[in-house]
Amino acid sequence: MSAALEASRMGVQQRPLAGEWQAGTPAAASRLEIGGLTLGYGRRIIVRDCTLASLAGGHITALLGPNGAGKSTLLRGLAGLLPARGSVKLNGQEMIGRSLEARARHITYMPQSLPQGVALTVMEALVGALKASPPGAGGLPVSGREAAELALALLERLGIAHLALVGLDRLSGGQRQMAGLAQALVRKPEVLLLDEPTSALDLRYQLQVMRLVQQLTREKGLVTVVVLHDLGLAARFADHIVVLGDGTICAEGEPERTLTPAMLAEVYGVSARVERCSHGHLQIMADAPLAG
Ligand SMILES: Nc1ncnc2c1ncn2[C@@H]1O[C@H](COP(=O)(O)OP(=O)(O)OP(=O)(O)O)[C@@H](O)[C@H]1O
Repeated sequence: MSAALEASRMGVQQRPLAGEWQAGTPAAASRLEIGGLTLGYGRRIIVRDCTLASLAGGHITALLGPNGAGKSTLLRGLAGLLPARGSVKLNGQEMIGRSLEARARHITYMPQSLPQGVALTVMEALVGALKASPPGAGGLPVSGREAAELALALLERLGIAHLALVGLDRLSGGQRQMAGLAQALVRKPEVLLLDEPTSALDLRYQLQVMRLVQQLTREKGLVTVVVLHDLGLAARFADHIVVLGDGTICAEGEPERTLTPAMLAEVYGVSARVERCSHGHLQIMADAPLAG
């Protein structure tokens, strides 16, 4: 059965998608302030005294750094999945100490991989997520029909409507990543936290996903934080770069000022060149690991 047919069976109007996930008027931008955030696992501190004065809505921050630097841990802390000391304020409201459920109304988090063994289709997972946590801050409950409409419109926009009726356990790695992104976006967060959203995607989908994340960030005024290992994608799509090394912030600022051979040598331990291509995009070429 096609997604469209199934959608109509579920009572979804087959009108042109003028719905929530079409391009629209920019929404009011949010603001996230992180002060002295310290967190880890049990007694082991991983991220120490992380302060980011102001992450503005409508902008993408790329969180970079070597393996084990603490990037995923920091995202989990922002999502409220780990106990933390310090402050995380969204539009002036303290998030630390709030319940996971209360935080999830404002902040959504896409982990590196979706949990295995979930016997739901992509559409069922999205509808379930929407009904459990209606979109947006203080959103009203949505009916099954509204949830199905929203979910289908989002899948269309992501270019994966053809996967609507496929079981999550039958998806390829890249398709699972796209389904995970849909689950993060469907609740219409104010803060969008994405952990390596493009690591399993082919070249076309990498660009498509980053472009869509950029469009939605601008349109909806989202504070978007994306962990990336691909520095070229970070240079191209991020407005702001934060480099984490061994649990502390080593560098922060605009891509051009932050992605420098000196930073790449110090934090990643490689000799590298940073040049502009004929299209004006920054290109990072790692030449060799540095000794020691
Ligand atoms: N669930 C956990 N329990 C205990 N320690 C953990 C857990 N998850 C991660 N760590 C430790 O925290 C440190 C930072 O891990 P984290 O996954 O945050 O790094 P990362 O920068 O995201 O790395 P990568 O780029 O490899 O994904 C590592 O030393 C790791 O072993």
